[in-house]
Amino acid sequence: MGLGVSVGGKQVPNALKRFATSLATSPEEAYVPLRKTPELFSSLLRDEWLAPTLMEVVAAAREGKMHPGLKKEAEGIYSFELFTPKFCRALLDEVDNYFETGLPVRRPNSMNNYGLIVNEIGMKPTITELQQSVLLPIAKLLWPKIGAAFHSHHSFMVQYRSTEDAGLDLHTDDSDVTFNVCLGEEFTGAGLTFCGYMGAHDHRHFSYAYQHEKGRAVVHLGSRRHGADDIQTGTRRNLIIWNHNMQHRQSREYAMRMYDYQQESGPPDKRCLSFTHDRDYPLYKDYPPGTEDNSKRAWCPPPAACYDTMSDDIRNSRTRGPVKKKT
Ligand SMILES: O=C(O)CCC(=O)C(=O)O
Ligand SMILES: [Fe+2]
Repeated sequence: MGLGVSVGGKQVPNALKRFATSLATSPEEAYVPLRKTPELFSSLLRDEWLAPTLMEVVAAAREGKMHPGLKKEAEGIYSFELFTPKFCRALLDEVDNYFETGLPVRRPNSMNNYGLIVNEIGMKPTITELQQSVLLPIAKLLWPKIGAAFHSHHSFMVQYRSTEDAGLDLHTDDSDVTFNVCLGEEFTGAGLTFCGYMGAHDHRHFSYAYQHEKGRAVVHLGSRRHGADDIQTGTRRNLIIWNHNMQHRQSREYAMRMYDYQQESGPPDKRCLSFTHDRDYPLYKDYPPGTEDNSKRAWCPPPAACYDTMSDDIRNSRTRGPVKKKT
């Protein structure tokens, strides 16, 4: 960083930045005077930022209808145009501007070293507005029970580069319904691999390969196993919105999900294996360098859910106990 940070194209001296920061009680507050595009913090519902077909998709969803703009990619996986390229650029520039300030950055989860929780830079209210007016009607149409209401969200940006985090191991989200929108930039590789639902007999069987497109959101249940394939070239950055439905989380179905775990119907597909979660990973693949210790914390499949041909060594190996989702 040089003499100061750029705010709205103007240089703000470090002394001013230090002064604002000293008055603030949180990084979010300290960032208020340093914002690059203040509109991102007042409302995202602007014509120049929303894809032209979005409001038609939402209006149809409110009437219980599937608009052609809402594409079924595969069972339980849908996509639609959400943001314009202009919005994608504005959000990426905002995140970069935040990084430049040197204010503290909390990473979105244990598996991600370069992203940022956008709720924590002040975007929580505008994402809540987007959630309630755009995402919720779509989720309600697709999953009438799990998507019936959203009470909170965890929203963050993920970033992949071949020299940094190249991909993301297979996992489920601590989310009831996940919206994942690609902000760019240019890249090859970095697709999204989908497998089955946690606790289903085909949890670790391949189901779909999704290719991200700038501005387009893919939506799925958090309980669906998925992971980001390694990026080959360029940078991919996505905005991820994990939506929580507290009524669903208090339901009997949710409480019973680990007891209702089905036996796996056969060995896993290699592309659905997780080096973080799977006890049988080393039977099929070598651990990526530095991740060998994961075997101690792996839990999947739980002993009662092992496929018939699972070796006794692995079947009887210790698990780390109850299943925890990615945090
Ligand atoms: O990079 C992606 O598209 C997926 C990211 C993801 O699944 C997550 O952060 O939970
Ligand atoms: Fe995820």
